[in-house]
Amino acid sequence: MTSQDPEHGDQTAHEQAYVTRLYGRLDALRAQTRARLAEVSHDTGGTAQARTERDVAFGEHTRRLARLDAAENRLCFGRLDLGGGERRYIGRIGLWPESGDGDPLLVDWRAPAARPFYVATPAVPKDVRRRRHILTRGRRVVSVDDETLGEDGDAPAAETLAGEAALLAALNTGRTGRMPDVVATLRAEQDAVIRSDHRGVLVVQGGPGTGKTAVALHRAAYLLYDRPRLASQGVLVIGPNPTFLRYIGQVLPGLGETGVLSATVADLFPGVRADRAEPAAEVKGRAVMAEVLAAAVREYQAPPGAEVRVEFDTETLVLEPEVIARAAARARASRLPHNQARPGFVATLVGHLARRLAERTRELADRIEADVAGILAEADVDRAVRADLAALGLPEEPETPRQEIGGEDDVRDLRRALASDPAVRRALDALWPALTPRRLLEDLFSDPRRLAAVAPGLDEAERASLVRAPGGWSTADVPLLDEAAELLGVDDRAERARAARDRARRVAYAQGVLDIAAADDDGEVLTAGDLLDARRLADRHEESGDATVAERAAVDRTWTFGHVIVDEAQELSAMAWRMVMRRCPGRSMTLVGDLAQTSDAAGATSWDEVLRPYAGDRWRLARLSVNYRTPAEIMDAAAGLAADLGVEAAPPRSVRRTGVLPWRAAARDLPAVLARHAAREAAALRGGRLAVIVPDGRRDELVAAVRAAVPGAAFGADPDLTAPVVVLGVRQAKGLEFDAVLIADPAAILAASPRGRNDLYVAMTRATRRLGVLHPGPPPAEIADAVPELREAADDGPHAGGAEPRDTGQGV
Ligand SMILES: Nc1ncnc2c1ncn2[C@@H]1O[C@H](COP(=O)(O)OP(=O)(O)OP(=O)(O)O)[C@@H](O)[C@H]1O
Repeated sequence: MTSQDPEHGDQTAHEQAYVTRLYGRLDALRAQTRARLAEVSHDTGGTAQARTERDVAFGEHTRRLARLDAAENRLCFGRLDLGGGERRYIGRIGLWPESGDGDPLLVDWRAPAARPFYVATPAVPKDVRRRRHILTRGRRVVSVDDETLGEDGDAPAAETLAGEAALLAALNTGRTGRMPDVVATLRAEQDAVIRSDHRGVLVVQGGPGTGKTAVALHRAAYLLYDRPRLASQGVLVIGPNPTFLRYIGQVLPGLGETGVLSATVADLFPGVRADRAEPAAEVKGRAVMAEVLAAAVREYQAPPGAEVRVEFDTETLVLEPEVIARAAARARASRLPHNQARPGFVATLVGHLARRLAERTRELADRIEADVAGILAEADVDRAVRADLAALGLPEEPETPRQEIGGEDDVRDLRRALASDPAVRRALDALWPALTPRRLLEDLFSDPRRLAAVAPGLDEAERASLVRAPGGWSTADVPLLDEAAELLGVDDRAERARAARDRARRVAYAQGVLDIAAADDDGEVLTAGDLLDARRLADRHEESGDATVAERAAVDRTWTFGHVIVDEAQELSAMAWRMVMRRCPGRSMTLVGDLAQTSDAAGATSWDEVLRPYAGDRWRLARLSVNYRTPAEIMDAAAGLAADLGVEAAPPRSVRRTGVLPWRAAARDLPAVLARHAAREAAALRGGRLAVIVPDGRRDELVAAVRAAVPGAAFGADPDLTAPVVVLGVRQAKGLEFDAVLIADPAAILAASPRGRNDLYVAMTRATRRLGVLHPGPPPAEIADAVPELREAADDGPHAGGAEPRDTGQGV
């Protein structure tokens, strides 16, 4: 119930006074934190311990200031009036009176005391008499929206949305190209997922627009609040592409959490840039590739089957096949990764060669000794010497002990000499070479013979699809490189150092960009960046010891996170899951996705199939069932595409109707008609965002047409989503949303991939208000009846505004 009563003005003024007080407290805390930060920043020198303590304090104050800065926007958004007369204000952070005593001025939305704000209903009021949404702009209270709950309340019907006005206001706001947080209007079913105390894998399945991404990010913020140790272990958020990561990039900082690492699957192997096109992504994503790689490694360990000759000094030493086989079997029995088992293998064979050499030396020495003894015996030298000594009256000399030739000391010396001999090392290297993940994969994919030997589980065509010339990596290669690194046990210290340097350079570059941005700022809000000069900032990033958890984790392939969130989780291949699971051995994970939206041919069709190998049946499924993005008119038109995907992916119920139906129109000359519609939709935007979604195969041609009509339209591999109009390939649109969407050539989208239906479903569910579909040929059966045709022929020129079919349906 929105407060439309005469008291409404008073209530707004009342809340304004309180909100002003909260901002006063926030300002005081910021000033205090800035002063402390300035103190530690300017304090230099002292003992090593003092410097370490200062660094820790510096990190803490910086994070605190970032948190306080982030709370500026919509600091307070709600109030609860409870049974005993208690009143709680709910906001982004907790604030206490300066004295530190008494009740909080503001309750952090994540605290248990804030929970009734999200979950109290007329049926279960949880002691809440009144729930008030407070809408602010800047520091000004714009309106209040009250719901009365509890026994004497003016209770709304059970189906009515609690806090409806605040929610609908949020949903009806024009998009900006950046995802907002929804902390002020979280729904009860979302809150339950966010606060779930499940410690294992939590899967959140929900149709388009059900707030899965929002829930995942708010859960990350909640867990960091609820489990303080998590900050030092790190939280990883995996998203489908860099454009998406930028789209969601403000949500966590807006909630005061800056220490979370965001990455795509392609980013998870430090030092590799995955920008190569990949025709064999589906094959490379299959679980069988783990066996293929293991077999490829074993190939390098296989004994040659013939003797190996090793030149050493003036000798030619021979390693018999069975000797090599025994050494290899012993090394493999150690169960160490290939490179770590290698020293054992080398030591066994060097030892063998050393003993051989020592034996030879001993045999030679024995032979010489026997020969000399024979000659001496023949001449009976001993007797002659004894007679001479007796004649001279001298005693017989005691026999001096002989040094043992070819004994243990000799063996040790020989080992050393052999191990450092280049020819010996070369010979042993060939038998068990030191390998890098890159070399393993490059060797494998450039050699059809090797592939045939190690990948019997693939058919000939599949193997042929893997063959390629070395040079560059694709996203599908990244999990394979990671798997290879596990099998090989790579010493990747050098690689890590290089990646750390690269990252420091990028951070310095980003700082430069920030400086330029700051120059354009009105400069009213002093941020942490203002207190750091660029050199100090660069220095801080150069010293790895000073890097944040997220920075250290980003360059360390073996980092294990305290919690991992995967968005669009349905897109990960089996091989990608293996990699992600290695990053989270504790299996504290939140996976959000929608099986009806799987685009990737290697992606998932069943959560149980994906998770059983890692979590058995100890994973939990939560469902989100309400679509907040897509109006019912559009959702009804798209639902048929998801209809045969089974109950796990049933389409969600839309939270609102807008009265505007989606439309379709024939467009024989697609570029021309698309350009006209794009220009028209762009003109009607009034501050919102339009996406033109095109089949990948026609991207260049249609981008050119749209840009000719709307010159500023963004496009490309990583387009600027804050531009009013953006042209996207269908896969790029995943996870994003726009006020209006135009889809070009749905038949081509359907035909382009085995998951074409899912792609079209994703494209159709991106709009918050308007959807138009232009088809050059007959409309595909999937939308022919579901999407009404425009009354006028689109080919004949721009149609007049208001020509779309309209719906008179009321809200759901
Ligand atoms: N409780 C809420 N209050 C206000 N807006 C919400 C709420 N929940 C979701 N939304 C909005 O609904 C839209 C869809 O949310 P989100 O992108 O998280 O959905 P999704 O389930 O990840 O969608 P998809 O699978 O289609 O990518 C976003 O604009 C989000 O801000």
